[in-house]
Amino acid sequence: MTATPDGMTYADYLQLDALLSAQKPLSDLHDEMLFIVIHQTKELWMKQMLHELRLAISLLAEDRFAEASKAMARIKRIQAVMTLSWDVLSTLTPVDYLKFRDVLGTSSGFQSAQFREIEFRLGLKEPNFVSHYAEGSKERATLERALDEPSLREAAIGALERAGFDVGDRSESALAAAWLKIYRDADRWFELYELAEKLIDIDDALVAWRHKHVLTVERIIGNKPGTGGSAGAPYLRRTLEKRVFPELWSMRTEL
Ligand code: HEM
Ligand SMILES: N[C@@H](CC(=O)c1ccccc1NC=O)C(=O)O
Repeated sequence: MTATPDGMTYADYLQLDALLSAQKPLSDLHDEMLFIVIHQTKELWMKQMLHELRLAISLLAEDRFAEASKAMARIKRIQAVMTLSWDVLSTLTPVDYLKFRDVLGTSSGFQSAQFREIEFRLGLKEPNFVSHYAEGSKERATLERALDEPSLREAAIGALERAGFDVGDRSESALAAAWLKIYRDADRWFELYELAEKLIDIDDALVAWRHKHVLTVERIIGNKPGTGGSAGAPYLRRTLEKRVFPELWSMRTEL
């Protein structure tokens, strides 16, 4: 335990001076503050998500299902809050956004290293994204570590194997066959069955977040290209196809 400094206040403990002096609009337009605050709160929630994700992965590696489940339940609730917060941003009208969009230059959510780290740590490992960060930068080092370390997906496959399931070549069809056995005898394999439902909760919530993002983007900038250089909404719509656990989705057809 660390000692509490004498007379420590609320503002000291929460470092509010640093936190509340980090909102610096570049324009003098009222709505830019909302844009900054929404992004900063999402980065904070992503920080907490990564904290829980690392815990869930390490617990799963030791077959500590109940404890891992608690962390995954928290992740799902954080994702729900993040998805709901699009409704606050949707109050930004296209007219008001376009008044300050130019101050953003080529910066974009595409460059959010925490978002990419979440994708990697869930199991969506796309090494190409690492090249967007400067060599020697801390973001690049963090993402490289996330690529190397076991993801939630890999940890779940490990748990399946330890329980005696044949995961074959780890392809979607081999994994779907293993999960199918578990779902068909859910009482016998209750821990793994419950794990699978927690995993699909997180996958579901990630797609829901992406979906609200595309809708908000369409509502605010239509099909304009993005500041990050992509096609904009058409690019984002394609990311809705990404699934961390495609086998958990496809096995439902066979059940
Ligand atoms: C006015 C509001 C917003 C607009 C118009 C918008 C637009 C876009 C566009 C067009 C892209 C594609 C990349 C590009 O070419 O720029 C993108 C990517 C992205 N945005 Fe937003 N965005 C908005 C708000 C947000 C917020 C609040 C977040 C939350 C942190 C966010 C996170 C992201 C992420 C993580 C990506 C990368 C997605 C991926 O590659 O799968 N965006 N955004
Ligand atoms: N990509 C957005 C700009 C944008 O939304 C943005 C800009 C700077 C920091 C974060 C952003 N959020 C998500 O992409 C656009 O094309 O208008």
